[in-house]
Amino acid sequence: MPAQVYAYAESNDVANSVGNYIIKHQNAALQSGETFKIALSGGSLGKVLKKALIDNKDIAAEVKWDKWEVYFSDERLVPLDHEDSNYGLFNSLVLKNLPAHIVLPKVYTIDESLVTGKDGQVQDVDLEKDLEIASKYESNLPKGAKFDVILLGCGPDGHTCSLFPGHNLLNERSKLIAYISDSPKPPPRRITFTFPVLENATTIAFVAEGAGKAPILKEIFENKHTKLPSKLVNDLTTGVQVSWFVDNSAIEGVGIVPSKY
Ligand SMILES: O=C1O[C@H](COP(=O)(O)O)[C@@H](O)[C@H](O)[C@H]1O
Repeated sequence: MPAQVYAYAESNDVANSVGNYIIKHQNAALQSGETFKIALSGGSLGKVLKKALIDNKDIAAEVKWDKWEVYFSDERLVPLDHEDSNYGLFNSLVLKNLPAHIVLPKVYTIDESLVTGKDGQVQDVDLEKDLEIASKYESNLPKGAKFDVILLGCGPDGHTCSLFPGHNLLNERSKLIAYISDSPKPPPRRITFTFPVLENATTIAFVAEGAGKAPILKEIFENKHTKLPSKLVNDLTTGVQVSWFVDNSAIEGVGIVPSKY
């Protein structure tokens, strides 16, 4: 199933389109099951989620938060209120902005009590604990590690989740959640979904905005031999439907024909 690319001139339109995509898949999931299982990423996605799920009142009214189970496709090994925490980002931009009457979703975070060291740095930390954090997070994954939606970012180096170009975690097949202590992007200590989880999702959507993303999107969409992590996800052949939500500047000069969602 080839990936679909949806492109817009304005950042708000990208966010609204992501919001409509989420609602469509939420409703589909709730027709056949009790909960909507979504995995989020960090970085620039946080602001997109705020625009889509909080600021757009039409979309906000359709979110069935009490039925959501929220996970993170990757997480930095820092306290949950640390500025580098992907949960912390979602909490401050989205959860804290929900009206008081809303029943909050079930959010699966790392076990903060196991986090050692300061700021996710590698010095003087207990890497055994990082393994424990990853294993514990894995034990909380939904049955069959099956997600309705996984929302991903694509770093300027082509990384996604905390799966970095050339890293041996790209070949991890036995663990569903792995820890990494040498992330080239700070902080170095993180946990991440591995490919078996991504391959098993119903749908995956990348969100990428800004001219800074154009060179890597060119590589992903024009170089069929590249082994960049985002390209490997883009090309999954396991039946997962992959979409991209981008602004026009992110695909400037990239040889693709985008659609409107
Ligand atoms: O480090 C990370 O980076 C990626 C990409 O972030 P972006 O700001 O370039 O969109 C993000 O998806 C991931 O969750 C995060 O930990």
